[in-house]
Amino acid sequence: MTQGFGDRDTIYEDIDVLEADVGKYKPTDLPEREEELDKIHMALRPVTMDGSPRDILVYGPTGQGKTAGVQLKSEQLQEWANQEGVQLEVIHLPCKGADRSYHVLTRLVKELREVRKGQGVDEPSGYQRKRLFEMVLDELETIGGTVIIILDEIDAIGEDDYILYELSRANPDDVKIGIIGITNDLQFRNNLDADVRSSLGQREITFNPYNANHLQNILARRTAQALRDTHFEDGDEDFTHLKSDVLEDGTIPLTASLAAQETGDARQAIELLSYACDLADDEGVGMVGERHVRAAKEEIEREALIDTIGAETTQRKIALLTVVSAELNGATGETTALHQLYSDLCEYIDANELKQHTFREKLNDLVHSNVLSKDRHGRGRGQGMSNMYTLAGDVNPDSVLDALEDDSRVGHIVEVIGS
Ligand SMILES: Nc1ncnc2c1ncn2[C@@H]1O[C@H](COP(=O)(O)OP(=O)(O)OP(=O)(O)O)[C@@H](O)[C@H]1O
Repeated sequence: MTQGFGDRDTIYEDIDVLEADVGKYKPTDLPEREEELDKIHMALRPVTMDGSPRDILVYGPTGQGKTAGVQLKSEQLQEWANQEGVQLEVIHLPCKGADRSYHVLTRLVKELREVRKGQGVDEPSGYQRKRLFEMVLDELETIGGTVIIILDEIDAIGEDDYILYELSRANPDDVKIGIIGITNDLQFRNNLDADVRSSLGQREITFNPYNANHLQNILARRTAQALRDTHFEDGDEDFTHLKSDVLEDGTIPLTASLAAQETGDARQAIELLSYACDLADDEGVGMVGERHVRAAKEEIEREALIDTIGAETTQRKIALLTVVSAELNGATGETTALHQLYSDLCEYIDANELKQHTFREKLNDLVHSNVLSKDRHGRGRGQGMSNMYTLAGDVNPDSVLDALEDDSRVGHIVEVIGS
């Protein structure tokens, strides 16, 4: 019988604090980003002097606190404005999924209209972008005061930087506007139109990757709020002052070092620890240890792999299956041998069979997705070179088979290969 909800004691005091999504939990303090926050502060401060905020471009790899930092500073400014009775609106516009300036403009019109009319306004459709931009200006002038527009993940617009160009030159009446662009795409930043760069990029704030110490302290602060019997001693909120009855000593250091080894991404570190805590809580052991962190890492990687493979085409899935099969049977991963096996599998499931050179392209696509590794090696004296394909270092063959099993056609042959 499965356990009932609420049957068991929990290690959590406030489980949502271990949510990595900035929409679900907002840290009130980012001490690792003091310098960067000071720069954002400096760019926003003119608002307190009845001046215009400076435009800024916030740049840095993923999970470095860019959004959290910009949100924190803009909320502080909003608090000041509310206290002082100053008219200030902060619009946070996630641009993910908006593949052109056009889509960002329609979203922006909607958001600005919602400032006046409340939630539920539709995005305008069927207008030219020039007209949409005029709508943006009209709305800004109607709102008045100061409007700060945060364009998060602005790289989504690709090479079409029309909106940034127009916004950075706009001079609407009776309203001061400030643009904060956030991106983790270095190429996007470098490709911006020269005028846009000289405006937005003049105040560029870079968030460099966290190291393991930073991540330990970030995780310590999160756990002190999220877990029971976990708190700081002597008033210092860093890892060395953390005391916990539910965390083994090595749990946070291991989580931080695994995340630091990869990209220094705080989101990844928080997600890993949160998963480890869930595993321990589910087991009902009352203590989160290194084994939970390792198990969580394996599970997160397995899920990511299943997503990657699930999104592949049938032909790539069959190609992948040939490599797994070769590995499980101790056979060679050389292209010709794999192609022979591929032909048999295609016949078995009645799939269209590709010639060897096209089949090799499918294998190379899988190398690009980091599912396979490729090695060139000599066939023997005077016989030229050949490619050898294997599963990439951290890819587990059983997880690959699990992922392939979900495919309605390829799934039929997985059983045969795996047995
Ligand atoms: N210094 C910090 N202290 C506490 N939490 C942090 C810190 N830096 C980042 N975080 C947390 O890490 C997660 C990711 O942060 P955030 O979304 O701000 O990163 P980002 O740089 O904007 O990433 P992306 O480019 O992927 O959007 C969030 O949960 C955030 O609260």
